[in-house]
Formats: sequence, structure tokens, C-alpha cells
Amino acid sequence: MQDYHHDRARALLANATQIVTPEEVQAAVKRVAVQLNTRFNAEKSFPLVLGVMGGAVVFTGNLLPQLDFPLEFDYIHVSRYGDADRGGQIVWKVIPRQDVTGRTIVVVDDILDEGETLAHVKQRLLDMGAAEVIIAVFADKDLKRAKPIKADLIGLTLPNEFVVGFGMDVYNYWRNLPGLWSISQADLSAAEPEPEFPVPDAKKLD
Ligand SMILES: O=P(O)(O)OC[C@H]1O[C@H](OP(=O)(O)OP(=O)(O)O)[C@H](O)[C@@H]1O
Ligand SMILES: Nc1nc2[nH]cnc2c(=O)[nH]1
Repeated sequence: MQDYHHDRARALLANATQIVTPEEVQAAVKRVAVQLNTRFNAEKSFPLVLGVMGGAVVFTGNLLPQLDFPLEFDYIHVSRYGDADRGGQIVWKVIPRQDVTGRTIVVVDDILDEGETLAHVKQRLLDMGAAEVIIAVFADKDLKRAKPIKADLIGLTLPNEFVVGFGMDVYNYWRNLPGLWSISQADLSAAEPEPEFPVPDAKKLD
């Protein structure tokens, strides 16, 4: 089982192309931090920053120490892609736990792709009584068509390719990469389905 995932993850990365270097990633995080600092140091507010797990974990972890205004942090957990490379139904795993009534909320996520996830999250927070919901994303994917939501702050704009790294995964692999990689088209969707049961390790059967 471990061999299977190790080899599959390595093969996916071997076929992938690096599109953003770790240095460019860090510059993008800084851009978002500077914009948030400029905005929130100019007003006397106390925003609730909500990271959208799981993909936002790395962006959030890099961004928070660069913010220099008073804030409260928590996370929500929403997923639309699951283990797939295409969006499906939105599944809430952790809903907002604080009372958001009347508050300014900054939602932090790794990527705005079709925009369904963040449109849904924003509407839910507004329905719960939030005064204002600001969307900060590490990356916005250029789909060349309208989306149901626009981010207020964007670190960088990406081409319409399936990317991994800096919190983003392919089949649960490679969230840990410090740069961004575009997964080969041949490895998407057509990819062999993951076995439902652990693959026997041939070596151990000998
Ligand atoms: O704009 P959309 O097309 O809706 O896609 C964007 C969402 O997709 C990713 O989450 P995913 O559902 O993959 O869950 P994850 O964060 O656990 O990887 C990403 O973190 C965004 O939340
Ligand atoms: N890993 C990953 N997750 C996504 N969720 C929406 N778009 C993407 C993408 O390009 N890569």
C-alpha cells in the first residue's frame, strides 16, 4: 500500500511541470500580506480570519506571521474536489464556530478556480450575519470566463491548468511542495482509479 502511493506520487511529479518557483510563491504571499496590513492598519477593526482547510493550511501558515494588526484566527473546512481533480458537491466538514454577527471576516484560501466554493462560503457567512466578507486567495485561476465570485486580494494569477503544491493536492499527494507544479493532462481524470483495497506488496508475498 505504501509502495503504491509512494510510486504513484513520484510518477505524477515526474510528469508535472513547475510553473511557479518557491521564491515566486513567497513573493505572492507577501503581496497579500502587505495589502491586508495596509487595509487593516488604516481602520480600527478586529477581523476574524478564517482559513479554508485543507488546502489553505500552507498559505495561512505563511501569511499569518506577516500580518501586523490585531485579529482573531480560526478555520473552516470545506471541500468540493475531495480526492478528484474536478469539482463536485460542496461538503462542509467544519462550519464557522464563532458568532460572526456584525463582524468583518477575512476568508483565506489557496485557490479560486471555478469560484463555487468561495461563493458558497461567503454566502453562508453573510447568512450567519457577518457584516463584511473579504476574500483573500493565494491564487486565482484564469478561466477566461465569468465566475460567481471575485477575490478581493489575489497573490498570483494562474493559467487554466490543474496545479499542485503550497497546500494544493493531486489525489491527496504533494500539498507539501514549496512551489507550484502543473499536472500533466494525461494524468488527470483518465488516471487509473485508486484501488479500493490495499494493493498487496509483492515483496511481502514472496
Ligand atoms: O473555486 P472552486 O472550483 O470551487 O475550487 C476551489 C477550492 O478547491 C480547493 O479545495 P478542495 O475542494 O480541493 O479541498 P481541499 O482544500 O481539501 O484540497 C481549494 O482549496 C478551494 O477551496
Ligand atoms: N490541487 C488543486 N485543487 C484545486 N481546486 C480547484 N482547482 C484546483 C487546482 O488546480 N489544484
